[in-house]
Amino acid sequence: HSNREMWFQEFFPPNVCPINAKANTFYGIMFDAGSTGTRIHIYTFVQKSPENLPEVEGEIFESVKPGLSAYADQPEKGAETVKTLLDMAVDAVPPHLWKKTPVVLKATAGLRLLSEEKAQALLSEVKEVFEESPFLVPEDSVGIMDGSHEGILAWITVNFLTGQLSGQNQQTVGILDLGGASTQITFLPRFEETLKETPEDFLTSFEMFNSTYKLYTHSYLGFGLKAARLATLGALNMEVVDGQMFRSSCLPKQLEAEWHFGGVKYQYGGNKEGETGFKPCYLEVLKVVKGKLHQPEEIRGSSFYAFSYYYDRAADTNLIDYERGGVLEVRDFERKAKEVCDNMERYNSASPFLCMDLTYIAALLKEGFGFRDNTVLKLTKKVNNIETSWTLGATFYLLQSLGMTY
Ligand SMILES: O=c1[nH]cnc2c1ncn2[C@@H]1O[C@H](COP(=O)(O)OP(=O)(O)O)[C@@H](O)[C@H]1O
Ligand SMILES: [Ca+2]
Repeated sequence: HSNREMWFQEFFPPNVCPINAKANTFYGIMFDAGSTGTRIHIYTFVQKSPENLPEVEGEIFESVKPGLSAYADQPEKGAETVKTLLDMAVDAVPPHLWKKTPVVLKATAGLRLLSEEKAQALLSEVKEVFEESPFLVPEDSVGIMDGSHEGILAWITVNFLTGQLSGQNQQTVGILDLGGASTQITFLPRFEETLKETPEDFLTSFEMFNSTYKLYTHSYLGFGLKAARLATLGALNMEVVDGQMFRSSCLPKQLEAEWHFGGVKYQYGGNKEGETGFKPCYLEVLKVVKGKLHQPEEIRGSSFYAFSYYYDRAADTNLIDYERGGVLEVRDFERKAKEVCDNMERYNSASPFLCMDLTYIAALLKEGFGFRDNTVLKLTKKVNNIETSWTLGATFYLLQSLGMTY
């Protein structure tokens, strides 16, 4: 403490000492209104100097299920779930910083799939909850996020957390996100060829931390894990008639059950008389993905970070450790899919969709995106104890637009 500005430290007890009030500490609250759940991320940042990137000092994370889209016909009830989560932020953020702490909610594919009218009703109820809170409510604080931003912001998060956005010699990593209703792929192309071969709307320039990145990104609506279940069953975007049964060779033969998604009830079951198992299941799933996705040549050999349902299903089947994650090859998902689909009785205590989910993941990676069998996937839930979600990137972007970071 040789700095002469700190002479006063000796005169104050440590907790009220002005230097410990940390004028450079600030907070940001970001809601992720996903198709399967709503989550709050309360971040604490410290910016030590204008030359350095802000540091994430901590994150408080909480979630509720189901997501807002399940309240399509009860928007007020949906907004109440947001209120419950926001109350946590009231406790977490020091009162003198409430007015300087922005709160934002971005909805993803669940709300994209609802009618404009129902989605807007939900969002305006949420906006009211925000306005009644003590926090800073920026313009556009509640809305549906563009699919391309979802990928870009997750890419920012992962590359920030792995230290690739600062300093020289940046070796950025690509990311794969598999949600309930949509899926994203994002990477920084290294070859001129990739830029030439890629349709314009898959490329987005993005400025963050004083650098501009031209990223390849795309969000495929209806290709999230749960939407893919419906597509495989032939029930996606169908007017469901009461009593209608959707059957698949990817489900246990004797199964008959019902399932709610996006406010609609579906009845589904196994192929009572027909085939079940990996082979027929793969063919069924293939119809959902084959020829539907753009396949950039460049990704075949590179490794990717993968999270959300890629992580969850790999952890459910012990391909990776639930806490620590792990490193896999694309072929590991196919191997596990075979094991589960060809022994469905043995896995009947797990989700009845386990075979379908794993088979879909294998097909999406291989036939959808065109990855090789030996493409390496790094499965991570957290990096340095911070969730690998687009929400951190979105919070940086927000703070930058409010002039709160450099
Ligand atoms: O903060 C997070 N950290 C890690 N995983 C998350 C987080 N938020 C959501 N997920 C994962 O996202 C998946 C659900 O997708 P979501 O509900 O966001 O659908 P959507 O992206 O299609 O709207 C689940 O695998 C869930 O574990
Ligand atoms: Ca998501």
